[in-house]
Amino acid sequence: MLIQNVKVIKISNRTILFLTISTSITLLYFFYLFNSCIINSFHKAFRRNLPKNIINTTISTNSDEQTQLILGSVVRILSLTDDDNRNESAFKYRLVNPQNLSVRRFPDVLIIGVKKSGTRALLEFIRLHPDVRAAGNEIHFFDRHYSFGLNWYRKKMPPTMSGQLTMEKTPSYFITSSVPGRVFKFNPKIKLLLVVRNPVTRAISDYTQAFSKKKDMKKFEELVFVNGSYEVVDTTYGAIKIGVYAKYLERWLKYFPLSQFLFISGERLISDPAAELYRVQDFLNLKRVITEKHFYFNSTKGFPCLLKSESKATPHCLGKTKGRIHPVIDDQAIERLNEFYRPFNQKFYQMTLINFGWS
Ligand SMILES: Nc1ncnc2c1ncn2[C@@H]1O[C@H](COP(=O)(O)OS(=O)(=O)O)[C@@H](OP(=O)(O)O)[C@H]1O
Repeated sequence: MLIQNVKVIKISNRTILFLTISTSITLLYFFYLFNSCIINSFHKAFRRNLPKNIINTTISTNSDEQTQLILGSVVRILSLTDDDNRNESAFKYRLVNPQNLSVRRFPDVLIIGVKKSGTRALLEFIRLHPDVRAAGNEIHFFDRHYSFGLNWYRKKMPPTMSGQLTMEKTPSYFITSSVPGRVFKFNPKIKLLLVVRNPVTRAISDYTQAFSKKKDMKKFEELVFVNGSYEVVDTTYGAIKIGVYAKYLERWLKYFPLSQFLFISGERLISDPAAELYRVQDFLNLKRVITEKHFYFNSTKGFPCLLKSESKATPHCLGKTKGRIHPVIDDQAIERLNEFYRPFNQKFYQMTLINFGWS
């Protein structure tokens, strides 16, 4: 009887031990679940209370650009060059305060012209720089949409971080008489980029563009000269007028000193884009990030093209509307136009202190 009792007691001890262990495990498990729920909800509440753009920037990642939130600071990692260049200066790490998050700012730099001289190429090339952001389209604020007001203008700009330059290009600014004064009123310290090209080639390019839209146009020679002979140049024809660069520059120089301009050779932008881009980067006090490595010559297109850009990671050229095939123009007509522009070109060289080498 006694032995039986002892057995009973032994059995119940084991049971108690088993029960204690399993209860402890269950309790530990629930304690863990409870804690992770609390941590999770804190985390969610914290994220919900952050401004939207912080959350966006934390998730915006692609191969060339990553933005992460680290200890309350936004870290933006930018890269633009080839893999072998990643450890060099072009690969940027930037710590930014929350106040410096992307906002739309007014432009610090304008590409004011000249139409058909390579303004698109310049914009696409300079915006390879991580410290430059540009509006993609021509904004036409200072000529066509001035009455829309500055708020409208600012909203057309891309978001930038503090320290990045904002830029836009509208080639008609250069020739519109009201624009220099308006730009001066807007920002007397603004930097102005002007791409210029031999005015004869520029006129042919202008004509080619118009012809591509209206096939029944007269021949170039018929539009450029009065009475069908190559004697009198029709200076009322828009494509001819624009090439008298000195006249338009005079207007701008009434407001801005020469030091606020950079004159870029349209010819050199084609033959040696990196060299022109070094000049542009120096003028804008930017680190020389855009180099020969960004370009390759596309022999089919006959122009320099980009190995990669902000929008495309594969090699590509400017669009079909850039680098059109020009019609063949009579040599004598070309010679007469060169003669017509010569004094204006000389004056332009004197004003800019640069000899562009046009004939
Ligand atoms: N890399 C590259 N690729 C293609 N085209 C190039 C390039 N660099 C300069 N150009 C020259 O740019 C000319 C067009 O000038 P714009 O961009 O100023 O034209 S526009 O005023 O914006 O319409 C364009 O004129 P056309 O050749 O008559 O089409 C080109 O000669």
